[in-house]
Amino acid sequence: MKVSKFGGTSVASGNQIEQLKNIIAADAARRIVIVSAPGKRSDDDVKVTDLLIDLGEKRLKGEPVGDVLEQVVDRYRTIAQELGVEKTITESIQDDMQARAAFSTEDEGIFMDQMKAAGEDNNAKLIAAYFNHIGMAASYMNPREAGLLVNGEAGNAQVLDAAYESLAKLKDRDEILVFPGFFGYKENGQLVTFPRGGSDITGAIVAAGVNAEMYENFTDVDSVCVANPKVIDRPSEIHHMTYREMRELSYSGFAVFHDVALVPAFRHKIPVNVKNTNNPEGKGTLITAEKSETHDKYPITGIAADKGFSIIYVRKYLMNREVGFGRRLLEMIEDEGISYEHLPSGIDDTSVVLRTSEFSLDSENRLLTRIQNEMDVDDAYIEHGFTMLMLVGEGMKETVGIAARGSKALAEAGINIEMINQGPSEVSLAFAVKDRVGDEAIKAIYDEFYATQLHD
Ligand SMILES: Nc1ncnc2c1ncn2[C@@H]1O[C@H](COP(=O)(O)OP(=O)(O)O)[C@@H](O)[C@H]1O
Ligand SMILES: N[C@@H](CC(=O)OP(=O)(O)O)C(=O)O
Repeated sequence: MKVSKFGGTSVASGNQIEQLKNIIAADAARRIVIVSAPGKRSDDDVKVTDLLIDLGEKRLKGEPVGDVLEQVVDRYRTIAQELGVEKTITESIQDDMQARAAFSTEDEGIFMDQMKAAGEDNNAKLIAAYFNHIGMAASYMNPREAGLLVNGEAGNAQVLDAAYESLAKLKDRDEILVFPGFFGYKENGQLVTFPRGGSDITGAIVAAGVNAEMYENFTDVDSVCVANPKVIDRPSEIHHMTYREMRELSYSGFAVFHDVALVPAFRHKIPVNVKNTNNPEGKGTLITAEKSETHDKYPITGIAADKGFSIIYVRKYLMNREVGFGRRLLEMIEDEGISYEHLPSGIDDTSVVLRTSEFSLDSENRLLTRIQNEMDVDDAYIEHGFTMLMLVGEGMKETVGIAARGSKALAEAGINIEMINQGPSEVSLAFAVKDRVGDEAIKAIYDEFYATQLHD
């Protein structure tokens, strides 16, 4: 049995949903279809999830919501018309949207989550109705009925182990199940969404639950590429990689697959195949636990980059002799509820790399004051506006000189390296550079490792 997830662009129009149907009909093993909310049909289009967030925020501010609500319903109406199921489904989607928009706002998180989930939920109902309309045996499957149990605060659902046992029962169903991505339910019945891009996570959880032979992730590119195709023109494709590589790369900026989705796939040993909805016969990218010979040929599997980092620098003479200095520094960061990313250190100085979105100006000021007053340092300051470049590859461990080649490439491009950090498992190497040279830095590293070579 295969679980096949289709991303936002793959379900954005009637045409794309017909393509989805052809893919499902082409392989009898494809029995569970996970769908996202309709995404962008062109670069200047708006994702339904973004419309729903806009709608929810307007309601919370007490502004009129009629126009956005109509825009959302209109997206579904257009798709339903293209698929010939308008009469069956549009009215029920309209009723559902009106009920959600009128939902209690007493708890804003709960309100926003049920609003956001409308995108996937209504799309799954629409696609199941279309399958039935053309004579395919299919049912919409609600995540609560399926037992997709989660915990956690609004927008950050975490799957519970009990979910896998319940989801295993979906194996016994004869018809095709159309399952909405992006949300689950707490034991008390409260709906909670996963973080943005979280339909990938639903797909991985369901694939693990039914012990699928493959988790197929259909998107709008042929493969995961060595670098973001929006930055590098026609980058090399990656045809095979390990879970560990994909997790590092997606965590560090490869938007194509959600990093959290790798966890259930990895734990339950479900191979993942990222494929293009508009080129389903292509190889795509296979993600498994095993390394392959490609890793020997190409020490760097991928180059990811993400903006929005800050670095706290702390300097104190004889820091190296002060037992507990690092612990106290990290404790202060923890007290602000901030998680840190990297901790590169020298003898008398240390730095902590954090995501800027994790803290406010207030927490920054409190943190610096505490570091200065309680740790008696010579200097402490924070700088913003860094891009973290992440070179990832299982083959790095066996290859000498990767850091040297990377640094040389950046130096030759006139780019200053603000920080270098190698992960202890030696599958990743991070460089921090200023945001304004982030894209140039990716190009320089890509050219160094890939310009003259093509993945086979
Ligand atoms: N290294 C990469 N390889 C392929 N695509 C990437 C990479 N980095 C970023 N992307 C972007 O990810 C997009 C697909 O992810 P996403 O929009 O979340 O798809 P979906 O809506 O199908 O889930 C691609 O269109 C591409 O622009
Ligand atoms: N629709 C949700 C969840 C999701 O996974 O979407 P997509 O498959 O389009 O990345 C979002 O936009 O975040």
